[in-house]
Amino acid sequence: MSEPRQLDVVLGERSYPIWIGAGLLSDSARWRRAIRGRHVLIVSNTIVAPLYLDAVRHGLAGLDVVSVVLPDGEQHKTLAHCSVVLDALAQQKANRDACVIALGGGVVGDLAGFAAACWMRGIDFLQIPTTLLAQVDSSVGGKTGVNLPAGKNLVGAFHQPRAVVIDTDTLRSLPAREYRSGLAEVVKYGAIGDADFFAWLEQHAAALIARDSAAVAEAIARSCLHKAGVVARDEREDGERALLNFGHTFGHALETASGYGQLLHGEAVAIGMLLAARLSAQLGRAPAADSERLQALLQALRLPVALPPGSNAETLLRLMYLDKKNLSGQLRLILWRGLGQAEIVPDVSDVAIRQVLQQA
Ligand SMILES: NC(=O)c1ccc[n+]([C@@H]2O[C@H](COP(=O)([O-])OP(=O)(O)OC[C@H]3O[C@@H](n4cnc5c(N)ncnc54)[C@H](O)[C@@H]3O)[C@@H](O)[C@H]2O)c1
Ligand SMILES: O=C(O)C(=O)C[C@@H](O)[C@H](O)[C@H](O)COP(=O)(O)O
Ligand SMILES: [Zn+2]
Repeated sequence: MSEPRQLDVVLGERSYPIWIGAGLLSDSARWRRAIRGRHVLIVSNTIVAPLYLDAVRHGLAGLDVVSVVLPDGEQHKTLAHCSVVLDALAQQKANRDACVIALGGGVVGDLAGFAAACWMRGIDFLQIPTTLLAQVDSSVGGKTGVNLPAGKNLVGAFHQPRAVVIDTDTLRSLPAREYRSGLAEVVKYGAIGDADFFAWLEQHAAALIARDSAAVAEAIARSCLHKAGVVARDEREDGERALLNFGHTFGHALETASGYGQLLHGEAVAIGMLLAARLSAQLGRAPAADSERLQALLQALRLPVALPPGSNAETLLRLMYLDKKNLSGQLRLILWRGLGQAEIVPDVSDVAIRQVLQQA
């Protein structure tokens, strides 16, 4: 195994490493050091546990290790399943120096991280992300939480992990649709703040679709570097971090409208980014040619670019009013001035939003 790449999320005493490399699951000597106490609770799901739980448990020999295997899917990212994890910590008699390990995609990571934030008002947790989306986005930055039927991630906490262990070998078992969903969040980093990276993605779209290992490793590292920088500058989303929500006001509304079952998160974000780009053009804030470039890249990466059949503009608009970025009942959208230049825009009219939704 070659030496992994290390990036750091710099947050003073709560700074932590992100290790990226092939075969890291079996390099437990490296990541086990992040665990301070005796009690370890691994949270995974019915798909990931049979694939990788043994490897992780093997690295924890000598500790008191318990695992919770949740049902698979976004519809299970609920308070009820968070409660299952908390009950398991209680049964384990986990102390304040216990560590929760999130082994899985973003659903497991968000939920397990939130349980760690709640147990005894906050214990350590370690992210071992096994989807591309979780490796490039959700495992980094400490946004944890669960959904309510009313909306995405409406209950949660900022709680940073102790370390992020990205074993790129785990992507080998990831279904193609899930892999492509992760690429949407990769595109987001280029779209919001790095036109050079966007151009690199355009040039490497075929390699990424073919899962060329060098291209995938580069995309993961550049994404994590971008996210780590934003989180270090604005951990709690008082400003710049909101730009990471490009496409998400529309995207979360789409996910909620479908009951968290129809579109994957990255697919909803892909459609949402395009809607945000088109809305920016319609408002005269950005060149329409940049929306077309975004659409072409998303299509090259085989991501959806149109609303699912049966989508209702009024329902989506209503759901957008529960977005966490809104203030005093007013929408705050992330729009752009063009490639690499996202911005927070507070005063977009419902009429303009309806128009972009009805044309999609
Ligand atoms: N906290 C954040 O900053 C943040 C950022 C982006 C997304 N999210 C959240 O992340 C979630 C989406 O994450 P996701 O796309 O990873 O979805 P997911 O966790 O549902 O995983 C996708 C699917 O892949 C399976 N899977 C996971 N790893 C696998 C592997 N190696 N091999 C085979 N199958 C595997 C899962 O069981 C699931 O069926 C959403 O809830 C979203 O809101 C959070
Ligand atoms: O880390 C962030 O900040 C993000 O916004 C990353 C998003 O990709 C992610 O989907 C996040 O969970 C959305 O956060 P939310 O605050 O809109 O729920
Ligand atoms: Zn996202």
